[in-house]
Amino acid sequence: MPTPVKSVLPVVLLGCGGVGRYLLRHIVSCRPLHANQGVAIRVVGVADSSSLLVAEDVHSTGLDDALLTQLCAAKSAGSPLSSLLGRGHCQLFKNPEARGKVIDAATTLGRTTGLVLVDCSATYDTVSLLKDAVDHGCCVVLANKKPLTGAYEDFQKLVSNFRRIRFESTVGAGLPVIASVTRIIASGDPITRIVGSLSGTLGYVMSELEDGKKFSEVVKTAKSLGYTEPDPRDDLGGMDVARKALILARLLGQQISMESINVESLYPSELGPDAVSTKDFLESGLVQLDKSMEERIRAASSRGNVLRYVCEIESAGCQVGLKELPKDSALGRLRGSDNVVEIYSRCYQSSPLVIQGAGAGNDTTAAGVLADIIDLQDLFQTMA
Ligand SMILES: NC(=O)C1=CN([C@@H]2O[C@H](COP(=O)(O)OP(=O)(O)OC[C@H]3O[C@@H](n4cnc5c(N)ncnc54)[C@H](OP(=O)(O)O)[C@@H]3O)[C@@H](O)[C@H]2O)C=CC1
Ligand SMILES: N[C@@H](CC=O)C(=O)O
Repeated sequence: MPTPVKSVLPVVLLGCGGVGRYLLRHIVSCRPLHANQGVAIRVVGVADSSSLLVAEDVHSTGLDDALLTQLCAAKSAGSPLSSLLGRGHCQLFKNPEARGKVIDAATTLGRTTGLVLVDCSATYDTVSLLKDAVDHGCCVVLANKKPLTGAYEDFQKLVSNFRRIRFESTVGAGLPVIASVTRIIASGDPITRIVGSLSGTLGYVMSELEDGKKFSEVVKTAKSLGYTEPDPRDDLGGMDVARKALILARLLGQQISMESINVESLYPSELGPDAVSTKDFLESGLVQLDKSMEERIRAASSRGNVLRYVCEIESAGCQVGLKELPKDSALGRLRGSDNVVEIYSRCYQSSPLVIQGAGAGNDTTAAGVLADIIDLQDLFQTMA
């Protein structure tokens, strides 16, 4: 006998790049698993930077799986969402109308069936949409760190109903870092320190450099493997790790902003986004850093050490930057895109809670986002 459907979760996805497309593929391929659990995800809309593709009647139907599969193929091939018009029961809205349509869906579905607004973009532009959605009683799931790392008031607003927001993938991709921190806090066990290697890109880059590869080459490979941010300077400049540190520090109750975090950049300001385009940085900027990075790695190695980009969060302050560490230390042993996080608290004082594993990549990140969506199912119960 088929399992009765207990929860239907309508979803609007913002962003169908590397992570967003993997999410859609996971949603489609997990249909039988979710059906067995009595859960169904109904994707009612998908937006990119210029338009929104939305089901004809968001109250009763979603975009069908054939269309979602075609959407992933079209976006992978660089075609716009508008190329999908006429292939299913859907409508297309271009910006700025698209934004209004997302709010319409949030308003009507927030009041009736509920809605999960999923942000897999990499922009600050979604913040006001997300805040509106929260006001309309919608749930929010984030892979995008930016909405939680802008103004402190925005962070407060988004997490104001903690039962309705999930953002596990913002720190450590699919690793259960946020969940672990949240559980420790909830138990009244004060967290005193979090230290770790929280960049899949920089972890990968540093361990590949130890094998004698060129900085410029390994950064490009990290990008092709889906580890980097859309502009890899977000990773190389430490900002992506600083955002993760800020999310964790704010979770611990620190009312701080990005300016309070000491951030070490691996590229000079002459190669920054204000001076050089991403394309030029990748094509001709990166090679300028090869020699100095090689020298830093060689100097550390001559002392039996390795370089790791380390994130430290304490009540006294937060800092992110390169550290020379013994090869056989927990961080020194890290290879590839793995992250490791050590959490110290009263209960985990001399023996910290350690979380380690793949910390970047479209597949694992999207899996974390999907698990977050499914985690909200109890708020979407359709039967007693
Ligand atoms: N890759 C990883 O390992 C991890 C990534 N993340 C986070 O996941 C997010 C997505 O990363 P990734 O998929 O690699 O990024 P991509 O650049 O591949 O995709 C970003 C998507 O967002 C869309 N977009 C841009 N602006 C808007 C907007 N205003 N509204 C709706 N959509 C918009 C883009 O549209 P268009 O297609 O038109 O350009 C694109 O489809 C990032 O925030 C990243 O930090 C988090 C953890 C790990
Ligand atoms: N660019 C990030 C992706 C996950 O947040 C990283 O390299 O860790």
